[in-house]
Amino acid sequence: MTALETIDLGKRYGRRWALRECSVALPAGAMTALVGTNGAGKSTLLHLVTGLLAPTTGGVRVFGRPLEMADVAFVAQDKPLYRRWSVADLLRFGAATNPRWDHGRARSLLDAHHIAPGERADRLSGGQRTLVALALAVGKGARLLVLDEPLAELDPLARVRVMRAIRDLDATVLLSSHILADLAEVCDHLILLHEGRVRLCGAFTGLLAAQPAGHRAATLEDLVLEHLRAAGGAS
Ligand SMILES: Nc1ncnc2c1ncn2[C@@H]1O[C@H](COP(=O)(O)OP(=O)(O)OP(=O)(O)O)[C@@H](O)[C@H]1O
Repeated sequence: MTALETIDLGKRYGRRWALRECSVALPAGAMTALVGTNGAGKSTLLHLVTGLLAPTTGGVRVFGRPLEMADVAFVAQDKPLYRRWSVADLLRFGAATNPRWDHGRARSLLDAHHIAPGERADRLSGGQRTLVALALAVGKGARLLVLDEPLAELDPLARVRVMRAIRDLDATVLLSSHILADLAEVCDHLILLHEGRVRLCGAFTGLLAAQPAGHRAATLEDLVLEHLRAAGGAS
């Protein structure tokens, strides 16, 4: 089943297209890495598929129907948690604002990472704050999780912890990041954007196998860098 489909999706600011002619389909259960250079259109795509931005062209379907906010959970780049609230307060807020709230799933993610309900959000480390944001997204009961740079500003240990938590989620995940080596460990699909257009989209295995003879990138990192160099986006 297709979890996320974008059809000719585009967003223009004034005369400039941030994203253009974006048609992609991601299967249910896929872990998709969204990568590209700065300004490539990643956040724009994530905001469009979560309904936070209105498209200039095209549309989005989630699990076969027009986008509904309840089907998608979004963890924004700045993970805005109410800083003075405790983890328990945040979970209560999640329960009160989401009709499909699954307290058990949210709690078990936090328990697995030893984050106590009494902790205050502003006293958590960056990695712990990311895990709380992830727990709130999981608790929402949405089948599609969209994560905007969940690894940004995390130290190497916190990155490993967050990546493991993401890998263990029972959901379809679309996440953006610049840290290619980490993405390869948890993701099985890739969308590569460059200058607002989709340059690659598909399962890693298929993308690696489909390279022309003489262009045998062996890893996700090689594949992405090769395409960006060819497009003039990396030296
Ligand atoms: N509100 C806005 N008004 C005008 N232009 C915008 C706006 N938001 C984004 N853009 C432009 O759209 C393009 C894509 O931006 P976007 O934030 O989606 O890129 P990105 O791939 O997420 O970049 P980064 O990796 O730096 O976060 C950029 O040229 C950006 O300047």
